Amino acid sequence: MVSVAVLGAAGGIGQPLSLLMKLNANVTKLNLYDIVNVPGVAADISHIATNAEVKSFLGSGELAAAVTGIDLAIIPAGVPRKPGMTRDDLFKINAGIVKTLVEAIAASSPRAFIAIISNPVNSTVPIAAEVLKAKGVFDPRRLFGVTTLDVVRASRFVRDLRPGVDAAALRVPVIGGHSGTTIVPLLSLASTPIDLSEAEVKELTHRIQFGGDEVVKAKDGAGSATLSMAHAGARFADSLIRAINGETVVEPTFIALAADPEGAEEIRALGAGELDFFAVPVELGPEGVKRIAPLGGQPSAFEREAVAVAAKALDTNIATGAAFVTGA
Ligand SMILES: NC(=O)C1=CN([C@@H]2O[C@H](COP(=O)(O)OP(=O)(O)OC[C@H]3O[C@@H](n4cnc5c(N)ncnc54)[C@H](O)[C@@H]3O)[C@@H](O)[C@H]2O)C=CC1
Ligand SMILES: O=C([O-])CC(=O)C(=O)O
Repeated sequence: MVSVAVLGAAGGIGQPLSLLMKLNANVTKLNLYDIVNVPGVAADISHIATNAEVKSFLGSGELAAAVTGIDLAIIPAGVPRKPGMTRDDLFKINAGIVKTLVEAIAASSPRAFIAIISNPVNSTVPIAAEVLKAKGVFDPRRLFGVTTLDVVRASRFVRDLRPGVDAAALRVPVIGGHSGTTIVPLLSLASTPIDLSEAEVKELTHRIQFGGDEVVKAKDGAGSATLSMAHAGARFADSLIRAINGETVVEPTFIALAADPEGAEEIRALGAGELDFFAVPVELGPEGVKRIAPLGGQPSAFEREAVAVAAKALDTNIATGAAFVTGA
């Protein structure tokens, strides 16, 4: 019995994500918010014969109502990339959008889980944290950057190389952040051992890090990943919902490491150092982050090097996000 709001529900991700949330049997209330087109999306989805009650909220005047009484807010609001752009190029527009939306959640549903899809995730999550801190309601266990698409791609791309692998069952921990070289797949610690040459590990790692670019290029100006992202977002939301309902679920996600200082020690020693945020496999529970799950082995030398590269870029991305709110 979970109440969910999708903010940016009329967009390329928002529409299929809202559809998938309507099909989730544990969702009882589904609030769809956008600044355009959302009444039509909500009317359409509301006819699907599941028990979730769908409501439309259009424009900033209805934002507070959209995020009142919710357990989970999923945020895919904001502009996507065009060819030639990096995720950081989206900061100018998306930083302000995420700040406004999180301010509204902080005021109306301060204990809601917040799952941020809007890019650049490495900076929008720190923005959200600073907004929540300023309002005195920050609980690091309840704020998540959605990096599930990297995990989904890792499983699928392994199968492209090894057709015997079950892409749906294979889990590769992906840590770090969500852009280019900040994405660090730990192929050596996959749920089923994969026999890969050094060259294959390099090639696969690069493909997972830059998988988003493949879609941006193929869409040729019409945006970035939407359908695979809606699937990934719905999978992550379902993990949170199952956790709210008392199940223990493990998912990698970009979180404030303050959510579990003790559990963070392994990742800090691996190269995250003093960073405030990092994507790590997280054990989820009714209060959000239950603990940072152990990696379950020693990453390879190649992976440790990749973590060092990721940490450097993340440091800047995190500082840029925090400064947007604190002005520091
Ligand atoms: N975390 C991840 O793995 C991924 C993140 N993304 C990011 O997700 C975001 C959305 O992508 P798309 O759905 O393709 O874009 P889109 O442009 O199709 O949809 C965005 C929606 O946000 C709405 N919006 C804009 N300003 C808003 C505001 N102030 N309040 C509420 N809604 C607002 C727009 O009206 C639009 O309906 C982009 O920033 C993109 O980079 C995309 C793919 C993967
Ligand atoms: O590439 C983009 O801009 C969208 C995204 O985050 C992804 O597909 O991983």
